[in-house]
Amino acid sequence: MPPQTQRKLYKDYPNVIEEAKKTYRHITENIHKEKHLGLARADEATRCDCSYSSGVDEPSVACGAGSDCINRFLYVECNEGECPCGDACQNRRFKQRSYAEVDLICTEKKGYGVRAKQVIPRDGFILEYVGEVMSDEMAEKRKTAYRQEGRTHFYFMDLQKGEVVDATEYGGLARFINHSCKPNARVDKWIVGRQLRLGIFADRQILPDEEVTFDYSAERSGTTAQRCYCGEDNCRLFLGKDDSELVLEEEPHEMKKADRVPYFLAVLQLTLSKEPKIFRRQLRRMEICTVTEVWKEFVNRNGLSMIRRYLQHFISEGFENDDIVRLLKVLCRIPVTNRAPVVVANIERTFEDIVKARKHPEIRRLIALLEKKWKDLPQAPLIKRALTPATPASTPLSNGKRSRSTTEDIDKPEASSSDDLRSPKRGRSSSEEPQEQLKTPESEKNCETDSKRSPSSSKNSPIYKDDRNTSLNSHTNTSRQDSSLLTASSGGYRKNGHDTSDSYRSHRHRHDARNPDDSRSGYYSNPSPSPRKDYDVRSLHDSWRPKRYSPQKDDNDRGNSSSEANSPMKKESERPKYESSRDFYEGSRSSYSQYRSPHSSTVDRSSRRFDPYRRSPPNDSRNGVESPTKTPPPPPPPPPSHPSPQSDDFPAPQWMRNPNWTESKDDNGKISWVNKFTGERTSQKIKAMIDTTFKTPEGIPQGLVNAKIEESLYRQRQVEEKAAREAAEAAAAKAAKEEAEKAAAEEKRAKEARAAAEAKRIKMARKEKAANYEAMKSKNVITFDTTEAFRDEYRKYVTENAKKFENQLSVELYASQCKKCADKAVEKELRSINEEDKKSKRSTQAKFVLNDYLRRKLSNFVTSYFEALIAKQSKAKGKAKEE
Ligand SMILES: C[S@@+](CC[C@H](N)C(=O)[O-])C[C@H]1O[C@@H](n2cnc3c(N)ncnc32)[C@H](O)[C@@H]1O
Repeated sequence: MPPQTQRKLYKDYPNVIEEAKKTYRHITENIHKEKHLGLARADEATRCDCSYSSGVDEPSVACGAGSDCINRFLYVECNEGECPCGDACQNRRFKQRSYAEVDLICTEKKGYGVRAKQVIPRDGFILEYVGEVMSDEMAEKRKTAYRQEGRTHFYFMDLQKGEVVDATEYGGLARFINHSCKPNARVDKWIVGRQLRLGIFADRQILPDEEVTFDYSAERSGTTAQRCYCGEDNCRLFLGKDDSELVLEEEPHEMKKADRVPYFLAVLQLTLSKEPKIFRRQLRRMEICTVTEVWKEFVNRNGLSMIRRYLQHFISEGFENDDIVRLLKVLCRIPVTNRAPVVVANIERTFEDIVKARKHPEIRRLIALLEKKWKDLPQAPLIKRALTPATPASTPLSNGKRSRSTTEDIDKPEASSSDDLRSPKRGRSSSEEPQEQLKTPESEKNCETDSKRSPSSSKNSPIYKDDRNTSLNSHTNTSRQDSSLLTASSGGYRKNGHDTSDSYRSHRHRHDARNPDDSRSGYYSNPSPSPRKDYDVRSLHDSWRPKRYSPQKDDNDRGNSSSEANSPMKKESERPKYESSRDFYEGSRSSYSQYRSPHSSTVDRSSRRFDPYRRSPPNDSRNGVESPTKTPPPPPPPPPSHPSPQSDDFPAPQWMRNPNWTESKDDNGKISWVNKFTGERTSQKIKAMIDTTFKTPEGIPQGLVNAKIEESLYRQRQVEEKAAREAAEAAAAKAAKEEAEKAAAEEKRAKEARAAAEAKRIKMARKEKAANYEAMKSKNVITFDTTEAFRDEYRKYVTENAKKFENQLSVELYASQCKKCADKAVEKELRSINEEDKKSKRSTQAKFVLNDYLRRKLSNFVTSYFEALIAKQSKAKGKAKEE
């Protein structure tokens, strides 16, 4: 439990419950829009095994928090009348509305909120979240309508798959519970009767005057991303589910500026094979993009190669034909004006693979169209490599220790540039390098021509120049990456027909690093406001995405452009080289895993860790690029211009660093670095250095990419852990349920056996009773002859009425031992004899089976009966005589 001092108490806020209640209609139970909605899909309550003796047991024994109540354990409420604990049952909190005492307050930024008015123990039931239960479709329609109405607060909560509780119009007090990234309550789903219901339960002890909050991310149905004002230190900045989903629901904006292209490509690269949803969004952006400048930039930045990778991925990953068709249609729209980018991307080779793999007619038609369109494009001429010496200003690390020109950086083997690393002849002088051999007089001439041009104007992009042949050669060490693209790529392409897009990239990266004024990178030239404070795939690349801020960074950090000039980031020789997006991603992963266990000595980290000096093994064997050696060469010593990895005066501006790493001081004042997602801790700043020094092929600081990767891995891990936890919980619940079912079945069997034994016993008892009775009967049978009892009268009477009583009626009466019953039976029997007599006018002879008492009793009856009878007869006779 966190110390109480850390908890914010809303003591002085007035209770606004009456005011708030005017904003909706208060209900106490869910309203089901359709009959079938809100029904639990699991079994209902079984009779639990709890037992409770009032005055003897603790009250909680009666299905309370401490009990072993199987229903409670399974989040099922006990049914009234079934629970063995009867009225004492404590597992009927929804039914009995056993809510905690709360009231409402008006918060500063979140609207109304719920405030506890009592101590609520951990796991205590606070409120039920009631509202209208509806299908997803209906909820979606409502969301759209609410958005259009301009509502700011949303009240949707997922109930179960395809069903949502909407508390907007109808609801309870729980609808006012706000979100927090560090909540004190949670939402649990309970089965009550046949229904599924949502309850808010305390996740920890809640004090009076604390605001009750839960985490919307798990429970609430998405609307649009809303800024979170929970104010917690771990605040995720937005409400609701993973905001990627929220944002992705909307139509993306058209990309209108060429300087967004690097971000755009970086997203594609990062998400290849990882996040198809984001890819489809990017695809959509490509589909709607109509700005020629953007497409030019896309092609210049080897976007075709990126498309090739996606196409390859689609074939191998068994994607829908539809994705391929869409991508091919985008390709058809891309304004390619010469073959260089097509060849560099080696995309036609991929077309062959697609045609082999997919028989889809539209795919084939589009590919044929593209092949035809690109076949006749002008060829790009060879361009020599730029060797113009760099001015000191152009080298970011010109601190005297290591002031090499960019060209030296490119050519000098020790510099570990990507070309050097790639070349089997590592260590050769620049004049020996293959690219140098591609020099032609024409390309040299063009190079001279182009060196006079403006270095970064996109109009000078060689591919789009009308004067293509000359512009293609534009290249100096200060020229922008577009030119280097063609320098490297056309060289590779002409030389051996291989895909040289990687070498192209390597060159381009160097340019990225060397050109602090390259406005397109967005990270070097203009740290404020364009550099984002935190790196997120979406925020980095897409202008539509709401900007996130990182609390660790401040404006000073952000604007620290002066330190950029000396930033080791600009040293390209340490920058990681990636052969493909996969390498790129995994390289980053490695760097992540390197820091997972920085102190582990048992792991051979050299094989796993991200090594910025490492030569990336080419992995696209189809492109014919083979790795010259299987094992990468040992890393060259770190450049002297860098601060020592252990040094604490790391000069990189804060905003460039991986924002996940924050500084913390131990008791001795020693500074260490802690990763907020991975929890790793390191006293060295090499991590931050690597992060800030290296850039991805698209010119994004590696640290920021790592940050995103760490974050996504962290989130992925969280999801996996949650899934594992849920699976374990589900398994435990299942096992418990099975156990309970087994126990119930056993109980049922035992009950049946007991019932059968009881039935047998009763049968035996009856049999015995019957036998006893027979015995008793044989002992007690007497024949009570009425003629004997009242011989004279009877004879007389019979003689007088001989005709009437000619038939003898014999009645056998069995009477029990019970006096009352016997009286009744005898009475009844006599009555019926009387009736019979009246009806048939027959003589009566009663035969009785009697005990002593009845014998006496009956004789009295019979006597009185016959007396009455005779009296009646004689009276009737007298009357007749008189007449
Ligand atoms: C279920 S309602 C909560 C009650 C709401 N505050 C009201 O006044 O009705 C959810 C809405 O409250 C607001 N909200 C809740 N938690 C928030 C938070 N941490 N930061 C910002 N807004 C929040 C959002 O507008 C959200 O859509």
